[in-house]
Amino acid sequence: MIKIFKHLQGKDWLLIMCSLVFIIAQVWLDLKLPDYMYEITMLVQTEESKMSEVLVQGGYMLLCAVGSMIAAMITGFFAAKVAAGFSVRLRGMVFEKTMSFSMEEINGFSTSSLITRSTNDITQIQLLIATGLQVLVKAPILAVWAVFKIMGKSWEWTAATGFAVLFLIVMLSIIIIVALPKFKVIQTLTDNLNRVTREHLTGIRVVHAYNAGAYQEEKFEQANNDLTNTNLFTSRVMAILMPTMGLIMSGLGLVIYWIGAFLINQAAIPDRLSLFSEMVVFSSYAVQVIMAFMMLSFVFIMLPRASVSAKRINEVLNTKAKIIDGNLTDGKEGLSGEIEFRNVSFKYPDAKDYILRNISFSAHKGETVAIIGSTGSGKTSLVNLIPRFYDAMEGEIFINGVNVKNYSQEALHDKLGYVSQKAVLFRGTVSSNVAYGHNIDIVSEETSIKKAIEIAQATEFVEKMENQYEGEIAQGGTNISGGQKQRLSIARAIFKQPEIYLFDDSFSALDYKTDRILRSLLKKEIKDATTIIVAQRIGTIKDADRIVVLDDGEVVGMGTHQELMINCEVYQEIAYSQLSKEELEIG
Ligand SMILES: Nc1ncnc2c1ncn2[C@@H]1O[C@H](COP(=O)(O)OP(=O)(O)OP(=O)(O)O)[C@@H](O)[C@H]1O
Repeated sequence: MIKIFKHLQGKDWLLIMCSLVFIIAQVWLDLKLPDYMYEITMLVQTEESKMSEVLVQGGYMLLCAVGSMIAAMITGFFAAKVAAGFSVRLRGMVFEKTMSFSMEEINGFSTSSLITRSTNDITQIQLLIATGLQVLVKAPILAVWAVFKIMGKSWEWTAATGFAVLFLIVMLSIIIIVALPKFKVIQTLTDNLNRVTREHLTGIRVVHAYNAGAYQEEKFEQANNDLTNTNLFTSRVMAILMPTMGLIMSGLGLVIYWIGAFLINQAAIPDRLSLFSEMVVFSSYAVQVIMAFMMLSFVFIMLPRASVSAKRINEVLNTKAKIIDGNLTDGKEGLSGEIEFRNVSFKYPDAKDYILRNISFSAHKGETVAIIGSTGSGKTSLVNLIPRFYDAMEGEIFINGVNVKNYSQEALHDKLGYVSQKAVLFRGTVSSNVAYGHNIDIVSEETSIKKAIEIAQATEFVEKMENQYEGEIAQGGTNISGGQKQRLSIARAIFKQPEIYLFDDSFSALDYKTDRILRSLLKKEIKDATTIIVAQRIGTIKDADRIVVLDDGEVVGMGTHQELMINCEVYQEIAYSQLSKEELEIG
C-alpha cells in the first residue's frame, strides 16, 4: 500500500501538508466548543450573569463552528485535488506500462483484469485518498487531543470512557477479522464479472446463433451473484457497525450523566455547579473520542480493499516487460528487406513443448516467401517472432543483418507492415484506420490513402459508403464485412510503405478473384519490399519465390511450388487436397 504512494509528487505532498494544517485547525476549533459550553453552563447557573455574556460565549461557539466548517471544506478540496491528480497519473502510468507489455505479460494478467486494474482499482485508491486522507489524519489527532483534554478529570468518567473505547476496539477487530478476507476477494470477483461480460458481448453473435443466451446468463449470474453476495456480506457486517457505535456513544453519555448524578449528589453544595459544568464538557469530549474511533473505522473499512487494489496496481507497474528494447535503429549498411531465421526454436511461456523447432530460412529484398502448413503447425507463431510479439527461445532472427532483439522496438516496427490473421479495426473513419498511428493531416495524405485502398481492392466498397473515405468505422469494424475489414487492414500496411510485409493468413477472407488481383497489384506496387505470406490456400502462394512448408513446428520442405510438388510429400498432400492434378499442372 505504502509503495503506491511513492508515486505522489512534490506538489501533492505540499497539498497534503496544507490539508494537515487545516485539519489541525479544524480539530482545535471542534475541541474549543466544549470550553465555551462550560462557560455558558456556568453563566446560566450564576444569578448575576448577564444575557450579553451568554451571547458573547455563544458567538464564539458559532465562530468556532463556522471556522471548523470552512477548514473542513478547504481540506476536502485539497484532498479531492490530490486524489484526482494522483489517479490520473496512476492511470497514465498503468496504460504506459501495458503498452510496453508483450503478449506474454498481457496474457498473464488477462485483458479484463488489466481493464479492472486501470479503472476500478485506481478508483479505490482515489476514494481512499479523497476521504481517508482527512479521516486518517483527523481521527488520531482528535482522539489524542480529546483524551488530553479530559485527562485529570474524574477517574470514574475516564474509566467509563476507557471501557467504551476498549469495547469499540474489540468490536472493530472482530468486524475487521470477519470482513477482511471478503474485502480481499472483491477485486478478483470484479475481474471475473468483467471477463464474463466482455466474453458475452464480444461473442454475442455466436451466443444468439447457438441459442446460448440462457447458458451465458447462467455464467453471468454466477459471477454476478458471487460479487453481489460478497458485497452483501461485507455491507451486512458493516451495517452492524453503525448502530453499535451509536449505542456505545449514547450509552457512554448515559453512563457519564449517571456517574455525574452520583458525584454531584456526593459533592458539597458549592462544588456542585462546577461539577455539573464539567460533566457537560466531559460528555462532549467523550463523544469526540468515540467520533474519532468511528472515523477510523471507516478507514479500516476502505483500507483493506484499497490495499488489495494498490497491490494489484503495483503488480502491473512492477512487472518487467520480458521484451527488452535494443538500441539500434538501422541494420547493416546497404541492406534492406533482408530477413533470416537461424535455427530458431520457440515455445509459449506456459507451454511444455516447443511449437517451433530449429527453423532456418531467409528472405531477400523484393522476394515473396510463403509459409504453409496444416492448422496448428506454427505459422502464426513463426510470424509473431519477427515483430517480437514473443521472443525466440533459441536461435536468432535477423533483419538487415541485425538481430531483431538489438533494434529499438519502434525502429523494428517501422520496418514492418503487419497484417494480422484476424483483422483489427479501430473506431474512427476509413482514412483514420488506413493512416492508423500516423500523426498526420489526413487531408494532405488523401492521395496515399486512396492509393493504398485501391491496391487493397477496397475502393469499390469504400466509395459506396456514406461519406466514403470519411465513412464511419465502428469499434472492431463491426459495421463492415469480414472481407472488407481484411482489405482495410491490408491497405493500412500498404499505406505505411514498409520494407517488409507480414501477411498472416490475411487473404483468407477474400474471394479467389480479389485474392489474385490484390496479389498481382501488390507484386507490381511493392516490388522492392520483402513479403512474408502465411496462407492456407495453395493458390495464394503458388507464385512465391520460396515456400516454407511447416509440419508440427518443423520445416519439412522449402523451395518453389514446382520443386515442392516433386520433393515434398506434405506440400503435395496440401496441394492435391485443394486443386486437381490438372489445375496444378496448368499452374
Ligand atoms: N498464446 C498461446 N499460448 C499457448 N499456446 C499457443 C498460443 N497460441 C497458439 N498456441 C499453440 O501453438 C500452436 C501453433 O499455433 P499457431 O497459431 O502458430 O498455428 P497456425 O499454423 O498459425 O494455425 P492456423 O493455421 O490455424 O492459424 C498450436 O498448437 C496452438 O495450440
